[in-house]
Amino acid sequence: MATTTTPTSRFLSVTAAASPSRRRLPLLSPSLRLPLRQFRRISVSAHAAPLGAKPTVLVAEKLGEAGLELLKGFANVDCSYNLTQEELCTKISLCDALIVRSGTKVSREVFESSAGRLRVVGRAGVGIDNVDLAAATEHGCIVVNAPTANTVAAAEHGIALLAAMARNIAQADASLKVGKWLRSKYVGVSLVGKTLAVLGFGKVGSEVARRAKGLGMHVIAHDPYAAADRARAIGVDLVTFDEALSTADFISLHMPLTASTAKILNDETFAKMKKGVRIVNVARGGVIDEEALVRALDSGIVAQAALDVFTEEPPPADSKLVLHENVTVTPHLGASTAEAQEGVAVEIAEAVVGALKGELAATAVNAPMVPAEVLSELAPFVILAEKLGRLVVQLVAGGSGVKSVKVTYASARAPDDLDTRLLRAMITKGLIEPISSAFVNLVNADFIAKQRGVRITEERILLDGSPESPLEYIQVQIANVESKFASAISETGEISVEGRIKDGIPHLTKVGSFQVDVSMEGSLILCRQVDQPGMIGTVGSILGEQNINVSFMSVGRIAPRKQAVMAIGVDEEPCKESLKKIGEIPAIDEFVFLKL
Ligand SMILES: NC(=O)c1ccc[n+]([C@@H]2O[C@H](COP(=O)([O-])OP(=O)(O)OC[C@H]3O[C@@H](n4cnc5c(N)ncnc54)[C@H](O)[C@@H]3O)[C@@H](O)[C@H]2O)c1
Ligand SMILES: O=C(O)[C@H](O)COP(=O)(O)O
Repeated sequence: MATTTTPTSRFLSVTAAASPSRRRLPLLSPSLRLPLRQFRRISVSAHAAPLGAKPTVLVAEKLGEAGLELLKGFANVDCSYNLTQEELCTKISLCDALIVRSGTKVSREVFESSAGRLRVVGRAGVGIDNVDLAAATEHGCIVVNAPTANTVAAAEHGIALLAAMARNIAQADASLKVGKWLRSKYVGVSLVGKTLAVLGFGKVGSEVARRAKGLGMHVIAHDPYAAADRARAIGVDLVTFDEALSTADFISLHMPLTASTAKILNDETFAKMKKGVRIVNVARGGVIDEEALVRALDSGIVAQAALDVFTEEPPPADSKLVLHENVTVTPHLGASTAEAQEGVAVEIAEAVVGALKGELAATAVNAPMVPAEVLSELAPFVILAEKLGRLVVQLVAGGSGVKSVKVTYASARAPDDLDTRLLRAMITKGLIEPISSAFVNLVNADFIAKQRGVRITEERILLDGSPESPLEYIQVQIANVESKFASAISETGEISVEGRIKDGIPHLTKVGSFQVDVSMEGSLILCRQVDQPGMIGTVGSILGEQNINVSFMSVGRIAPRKQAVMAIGVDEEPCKESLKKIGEIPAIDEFVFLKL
């Protein structure tokens, strides 16, 4: 048996948006969602929907009919467009989900105003830069997007702008419509044989690259996280940022707007470009320093630009950039095809409905994406994890304060083969919910643990044998606390509980140093006693007097006639009097009642 210890700072960020690691995870289709009802919110909202009532979904921007129909089959749908921030904040407290496109700022204020009711934000599109992800995560609100349905539309728009810019289509069209016939003014440039640098080789970027290859362009790409073989497969060379800038005749932007891509094209980077370069932007306006672009256009470094997106949308009427004669503009139309909008609407409606049902959406951007097969395998352990967390925290003596929790996973699987994020989140939920008004889910578990100063470390025990089951047992220990049930303290001084899955059901198999075996259902009475005949009967008859159904009993003893721990499963909570009577049985040294 070998022991591997993971690093102690396990407060992994669950904010996966736009991070390289998120990209490397397999893209899951919307159908790959599994029920994880354990994550269903225990609402603390002042405005919670009445139990059993349909949830309310606020659709704040126009959404395709097919998506609306899908939503209406499950929820009350309120389509209210063009809300001011104030109106949105007022409405949101009565909504369980919100669906937006890029035109609505889902700010911290929106989450705060929801008073805990908002459970899901659906972004009907890709870019989530208009949603305050940190605030969503802190409020345990899952953010889902529709990452695939508008890819082709955006790529086609990029290519349309590229060609329109190169051949002055927009300018020539406008001049002809005012009666001019300017054939020599609008001589364009050819695309064939020119070098196009695609910055951001993700979904849209690679589709643009594929299409540009078809136009006879030489395509290079820069993307710090893209795989070279994926680029090579479509005949694209991955190059450094500086190489892309200095060799390109055309540059097309396709990265998300993040802190590191904001104003990535600026005075300094324009200065590195070939004189006469042409720029297309269908990503986000904020990736370009727009004032610097105007300067680069005026100086001739940039011959032309074609822009679908702007730092401020809509841009000011007197925007020098928009009015520049060498600039072609569209009002954020990249995703606006009939086909893409229907696809996006369905994609987001499915994700939002799934998330409202408590399922884990494959397109969640602020929760770990866990492949479906992993989810289904871990399902019983997810329940076990929460119950162990819930049980162990009830063993802590009042006033002790839980600061340091160690979770040990014993498995024959190699550490890389066991994704413990779900389990850690559920243990956190079990630990924190009984002692606070917070609700914890996969989205906010790490945040809440950190906020409450609970440090959760994880350790792996690598077992020999066949790794058919993902886990053999889970042990949860709380250090530096006193216990209201002293027998729960292990030889090493922590409160310790251990559980396994037997026939698909979570079982408590160890408390402190005592082996027990009770299924973790209903509630539990733990008694430490002197091992002697008649104890089970004595306790059973006290409970029987109060008509409490005993579901199981198990005795774990150190040695015959020595100390033993008896675990009694009960379907109902015994009254104080019955518990007192149990405590008064002479052979019982201590006992505790625990709700699972
Ligand atoms: N105009 C529109 O209507 C429209 C439509 C769809 C998408 N978009 C925007 O297009 C962009 C790309 O969308 P996508 O679906 O292809 O996303 P994606 O996540 O598939 O691809 C983004 C790529 O950018 C890369 N990247 C991140 N930082 C980078 C950096 N510093 N330099 C170079 N590359 C970097 C990532 O590794 C990733 O491969 C997003 O900003 C999205 O919001 C706009
Ligand atoms: O990020 C996106 O998906 C696009 O920018 C589309 O935005 P829209 O939904 O506002 O058209």
